[in-house]
Amino acid sequence: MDDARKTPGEIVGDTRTARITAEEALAMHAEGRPGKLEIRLTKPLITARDLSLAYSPGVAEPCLHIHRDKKLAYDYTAKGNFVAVVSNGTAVLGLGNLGALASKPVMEGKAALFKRFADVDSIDLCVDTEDVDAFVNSVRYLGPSFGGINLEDIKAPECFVIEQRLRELMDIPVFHDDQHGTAIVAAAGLINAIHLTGRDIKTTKLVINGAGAASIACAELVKAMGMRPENVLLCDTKGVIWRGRTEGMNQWKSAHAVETPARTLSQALDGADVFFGLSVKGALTPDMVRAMAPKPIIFAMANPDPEITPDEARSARPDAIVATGRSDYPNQVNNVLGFPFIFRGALDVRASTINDAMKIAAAEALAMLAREDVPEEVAGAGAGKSLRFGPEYIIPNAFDPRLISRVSPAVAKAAMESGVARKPLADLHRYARDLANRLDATVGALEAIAESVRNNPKRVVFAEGEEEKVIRAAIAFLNAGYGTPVLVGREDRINAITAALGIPLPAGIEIQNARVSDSNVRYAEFLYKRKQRDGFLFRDCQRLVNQDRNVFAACMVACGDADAIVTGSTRSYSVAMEGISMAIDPVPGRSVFGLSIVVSRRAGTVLVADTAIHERPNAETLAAIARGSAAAARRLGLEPRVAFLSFSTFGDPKGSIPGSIRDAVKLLAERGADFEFDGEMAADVALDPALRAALYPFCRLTGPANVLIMPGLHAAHVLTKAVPKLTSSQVIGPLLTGLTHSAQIVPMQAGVNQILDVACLAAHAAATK
Ligand SMILES: NC(=O)C1=CN([C@@H]2O[C@H](COP(=O)(O)OP(=O)(O)OC[C@H]3O[C@@H](n4cnc5c(N)ncnc54)[C@H](OP(=O)(O)O)[C@@H]3O)[C@@H](O)[C@H]2O)C=CC1
Ligand SMILES: CC(=O)C(=O)O
Ligand SMILES: [Mg+2]
Repeated sequence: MDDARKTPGEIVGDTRTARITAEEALAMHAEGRPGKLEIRLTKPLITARDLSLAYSPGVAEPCLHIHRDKKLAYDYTAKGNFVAVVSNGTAVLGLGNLGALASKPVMEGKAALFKRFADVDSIDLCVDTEDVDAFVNSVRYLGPSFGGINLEDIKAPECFVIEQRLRELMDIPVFHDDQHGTAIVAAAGLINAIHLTGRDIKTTKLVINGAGAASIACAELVKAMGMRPENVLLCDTKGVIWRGRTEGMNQWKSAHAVETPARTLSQALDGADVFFGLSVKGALTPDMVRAMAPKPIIFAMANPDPEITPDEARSARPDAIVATGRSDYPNQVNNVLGFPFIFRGALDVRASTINDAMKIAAAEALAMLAREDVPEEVAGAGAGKSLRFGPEYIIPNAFDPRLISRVSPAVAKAAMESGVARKPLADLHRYARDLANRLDATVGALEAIAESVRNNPKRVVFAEGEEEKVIRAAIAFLNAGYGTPVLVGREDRINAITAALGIPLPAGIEIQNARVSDSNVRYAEFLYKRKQRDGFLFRDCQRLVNQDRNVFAACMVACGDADAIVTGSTRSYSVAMEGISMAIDPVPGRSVFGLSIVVSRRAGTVLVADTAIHERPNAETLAAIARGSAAAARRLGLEPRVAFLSFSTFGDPKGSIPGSIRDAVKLLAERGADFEFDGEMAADVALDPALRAALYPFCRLTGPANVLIMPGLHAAHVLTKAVPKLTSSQVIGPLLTGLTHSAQIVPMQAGVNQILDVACLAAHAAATK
């Protein structure tokens, strides 16, 4: 208990690794609106009509309907997405019995994690009693408000009785997170640690320090997964729980008592394979670790400070796999990886309970996710050093955006298969996609495109095939079912990179070494035919094909050996463009331009052009860009409403640039266009129909503009570079538009996901040209 009581300014937790001070933690909680939660409205309450609908008299209607049919509560209220986080504060983290009020920061935190990671709304209910009956009674009648109950930080053995009784009394899932959430996440880590150390669960020997809520649940789950009861030893404050012991026992401990001569934790750990710490700070000593079997597995999960620090454990045993409950060490085995996603899945199928099948499904989904390549945004969220499956990465990071779309569908599926889903889902793949979109709007915008690419896969050449990011994007491209990635590069280099990454190069990826390719002569001849009157000798063309990967890749596409090219992550835009232009031309009569896709939760998907080529487009070019953008919008499934943007709106204020924009609008009107367009107008006017209706009722756009034609490259760059920094919106592109073949240049330093998204869009463009 010593360091919860630190004064501001002192470091919280272990001084060698903690990145925050007590002062910072307190300031964060006190700053602005105190605490971490607020409630937001989901319906407008602005006008008298809104009030009549939401409150009296309108609210009477849903009340009467629910009175007739209880199920309708899920349709007319927040119940189906609402979880209560309930505690009496008797086992707050590993800090002990701090009471209900002092548990509130943790409970608000759990509610915040529900929202952040799984979009589950929740509220903390801190119940000020240690009496089991009083506690059960104060919770059991709250069922109508909630879709589920998450019990938290209630000490053993009372927690077992409370959970059991509430499960019997309530018709919604009741889940004690410290028991089952912890057991699920620890089991996931254990599956992977056992795999990495070449063990068999049937012969693995586990010692659990602690015999409370988390420990008993862990013991039960690992036994359900195949660990032998005689190989699981529990210890508590009185030492080993051996068969025949009477002191400090209860029925839950007795159920796990074992015939053993060991009486102390130290004796129990002699030769043990695995240690689970669910007790208190510092309970495990380096000497105890030294006595464990080779390649010991040590999960020191007490919070906020583990039973042993990873540094101490590893200096005692460099061959150990070490995990803790904290986010500032590698391998965070913490129930944050479980409860948000488990409830998400349970709520979405309206499960009546969370059963063992759902728990095991969650553990397996977590374990398998850790074995996949790790997205870069996870590293960006401060996940730690080693993000490749191995001793320092046995469990996904809490910021891994794939958790929701992997764990929740696994839970939902298990609920359906085990017969506890009251509202089964028809399409689990769609559900997984919707979940990914729920937290990231870009996913939804790209998903329709991705689906169409999966139905019509393409060969995409990745010109910078010796770059680690590009190789990872190509592997992801193949795994996503988008088609065949072709890496331009030397096989030995590419293999060395994948070996270092620890990801074998999948069979479906092709490698083309430009220097020794059988197609070189054909490509050089093709190039020579195009360039012989532009001062190029045959040997110049040969050299270009052999040495310039962009030229080689562009020739592949132009000669029909591939459908699209992606490049640009290592060279400047103009260099990449030059290479592509050697082999690929603009569509006759069309303008080549850059199209960026802004994906925003608030405004949906908005296309912006030209964001790459024309510094000061004239009226003719602007009109061509508008036509090309409208066509691109249709290919992306949007019905175009094109706004020509300027600093002025319909002549006010006056200036020279709006003149060319007005001419472009006139050109389109004269020549005819099969899409809505208008301008010039300011960006707020373009995006806000209410503003237009009030001030410019004659404007021809029938809704918010979804294609913005920029007056010049200056403004376009300012917009597309500022938006992702100032808002939560994302910008994809610029995508090259108007070429005879699909070719895309990613921004320099683009990350794996960005390269993958652009490759998918390049494949889509190849299919829809
Ligand atoms: N990483 C994670 O996700 C999670 C971690 N935890 C951590 O696990 C710990 C226990 O939580 P929880 O199970 O909810 O609490 P409980 O109060 O239910 O259980 C605590 C257990 O720890 C035992 N214990 C206390 N001190 C020692 C000691 N020095 N040596 C051996 N055993 C000891 C107690 O023994 P006795 O029975 O003799 O009193 C009791 O069995 C906490 O540190 C908590 O932070 C919990 C949930 C999730
Ligand atoms: C993580 C958690 O729930 C605990 O330590 O109690
Ligand atoms: Mg807890």
